[in-house]
Amino acid sequence: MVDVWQTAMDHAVGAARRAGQVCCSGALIRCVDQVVREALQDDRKVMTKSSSVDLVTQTDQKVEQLIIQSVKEKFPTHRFIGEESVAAGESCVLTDAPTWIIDPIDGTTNFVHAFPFVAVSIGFSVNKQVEFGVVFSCLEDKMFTARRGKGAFCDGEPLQVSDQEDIKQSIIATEFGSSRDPEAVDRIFSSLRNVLCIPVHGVRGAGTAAINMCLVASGCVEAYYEIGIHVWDIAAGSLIVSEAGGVLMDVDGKDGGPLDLMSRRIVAANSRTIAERIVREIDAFGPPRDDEPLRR
Ligand SMILES: O=P(O)(O)O[C@H]1[C@H](O)[C@@H](O)[C@H](O)[C@@H](O)[C@@H]1O
Ligand SMILES: [Mg+2]
Ligand SMILES: [Mg+2]
Repeated sequence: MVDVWQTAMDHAVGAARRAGQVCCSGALIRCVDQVVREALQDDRKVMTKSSSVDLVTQTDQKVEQLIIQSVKEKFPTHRFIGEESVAAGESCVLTDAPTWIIDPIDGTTNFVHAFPFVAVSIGFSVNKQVEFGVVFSCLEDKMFTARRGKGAFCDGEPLQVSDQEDIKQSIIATEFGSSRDPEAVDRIFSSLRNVLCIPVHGVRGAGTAAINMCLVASGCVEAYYEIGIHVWDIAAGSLIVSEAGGVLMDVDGKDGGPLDLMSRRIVAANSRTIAERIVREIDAFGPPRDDEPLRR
């Protein structure tokens, strides 16, 4: 049978690697070279989006345009949902059409502060189902990939989630997100307190949703949850987790409900037992959906 999306996936891997080189040369320069750092004053200009801590740089915008242009040349009929294009006013609606869902720099705050976890994330959906996901963790130089039904890989090596079923023997990843609304922060802290006091062995966060999900897929942490993320943060990572044997859910009711890429809420875990326990412990508030027209 013809593997219709393999060419698109090969293109995504190449685009992610090229994009990662652009981000990471910037990030490494920030770490090591004060002189170049000053010379790059313009490139380092940090702007804000939905809040004063929701950061964006010219590199985010440049990398997204590089990826979109290269895809358009090869697949002119495909659609896009790109983080920085949506910030610039493009619509954020997932249709049945082949759609590239792009986070040019996942972990922009890390990037700005030279905290060394930054990823390029490219998901590709058809009929609203993710067909492949590519996450390039550029400072670690690790390429995570997954095709629906064909497994998940890191640099070509198969990935498998942890087999730990006891949440008390687990590490859970999460993030605080970019809202500083005191009510939302209280809810995030109350969830965090509940999870920590299960008790779990530890709580971690890499500062990028995509890498947190690759950590679940690699078996380094048992689960990752977050409320407030966007479709571009999780499209690629969600397939990498499920193809590594993990489970994905929303945070509704007792069993979470099926993952909804637009709901801005996710639990990604090694097992249903651990995912459902997290759902029971967290405060399931609902930020405005990604496809809600008046969210900005
Ligand atoms: O760096 P971003 O692409 O903006 O993604 C971030 C997101 O903004 C933040 O809310 C999450 O907590 C992080 O995990 C994302 O990766
Ligand atoms: Mg992101
Ligand atoms: Mg981003």
